[in-house]
Amino acid sequence: MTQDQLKQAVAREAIKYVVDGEYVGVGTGSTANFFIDELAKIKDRIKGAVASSEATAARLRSHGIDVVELNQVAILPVYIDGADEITPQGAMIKGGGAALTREKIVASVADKFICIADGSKLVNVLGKFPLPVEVIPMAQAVVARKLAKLGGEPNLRFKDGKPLITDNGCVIIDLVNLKIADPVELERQINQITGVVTVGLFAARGADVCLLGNPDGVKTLTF
Ligand SMILES: O=C(CO)[C@H](O)[C@H](O)COP(=O)(O)O
Repeated sequence: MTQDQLKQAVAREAIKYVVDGEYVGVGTGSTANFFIDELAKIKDRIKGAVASSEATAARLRSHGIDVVELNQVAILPVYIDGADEITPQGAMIKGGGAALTREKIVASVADKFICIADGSKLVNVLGKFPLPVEVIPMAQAVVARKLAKLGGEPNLRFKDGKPLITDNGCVIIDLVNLKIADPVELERQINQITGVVTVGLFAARGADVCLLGNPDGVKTLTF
């Protein structure tokens, strides 16, 4: 099976977690895109969706799914999204698609975070994937110096030869060469740095369920 087929399999499985007559929170990235395509098939069963990025909102709308602002929603039974890495305890690195802040906000409202990922994303220790940190542009240099003191190497993320600008008008610093022994503590420490908007560690509030796509089927991890 190809990686895309594994992503499609978990996206299909995730439909089982969508609650009829309610809104669904939708993540960002290639796996989330497969989920959106599946969601389109049952769009008449849901009230609509809350998107974690402009790209996701556009894809949802292209399928005729109603997209509402998070501010209009009080109850969100599930948030469904991919991950760049996930541990057997449900802690994740997210933000490879630069949508970490809105992802964390929408996830914080949801009763359940359902992570959908192909099996290659499961790791015992987080940190092989660069850890994204969204930063207010004027604080980029000072935040980078402080992040370096935590042990990683900070790299400003570029796109098309220019610093990548997020949906929130911020920049991303990717921390490489970091072995994350204690994800909850590192999330706390990075959150303390003035100028940091969001760190792509989802550990204090990790996934509740992970649907992991493997060639022999979809494995469900519950945390
Ligand atoms: O956090 C994310 C975007 O900000 C994505 O969920 C993460 O990068 C995984 O993406 P993909 O499903 O394409 O592997």
